[in-house]
Amino acid sequence: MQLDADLPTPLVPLAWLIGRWEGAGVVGYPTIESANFGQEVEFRHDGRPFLHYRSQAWLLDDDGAKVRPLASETGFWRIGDGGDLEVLLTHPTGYVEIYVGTADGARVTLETDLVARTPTAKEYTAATRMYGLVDGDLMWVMDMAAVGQPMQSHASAQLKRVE
Ligand code: HEM
Repeated sequence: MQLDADLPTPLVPLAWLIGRWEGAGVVGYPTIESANFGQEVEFRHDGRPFLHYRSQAWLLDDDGAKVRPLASETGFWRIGDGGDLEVLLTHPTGYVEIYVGTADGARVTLETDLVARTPTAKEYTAATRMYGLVDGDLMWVMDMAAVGQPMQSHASAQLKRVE
């Protein structure tokens, strides 16, 4: 990881996230077919005490080639004193959501505080996420409650730092 002389002090607990990440993961839910996906993630700062975040995923075929775009999301990770996090995300599938959580070492845990959806979006009401640094890789898992199903695993991935 490169040293960042401009890193705002409040962002120190999230410094391990900053940069670009690429890798692959698995998506599943009782109502859908499981699939492998590729993902690119970026966390950036502009000197203020929040991160600008974006993620793009693709469906992968058996050879690991990109088939079509899947989930994309973008938003802001705000950090307060003591590592309290407020994460705002927006999705082209018709959701905006706010997560609250904590950064504790190289581990972030988040749960939705609010989910709003457009009139045509599928029912989706809550999620939890965990991000962690494991042997230099960014690992994350997401559970969700949606389409009448209780909170359970939807997606997870392991990403390598590319910058
Ligand atoms: C990298 C992350 C994610 C990937 C790769 C992914 C992938 C998928 C795939 C492949 C499906 C099956 C239908 C389709 O092709 O669209 C699906 C369904 C769904 N996803 Fe995700 N998803 C991700 C994250 C999310 C997030 C963050 C949310 C909520 C904000 C979400 C909510 C849903 C819902 C509500 C469904 C519908 C389930 C159903 O119709 O039974 N997903 N997802």
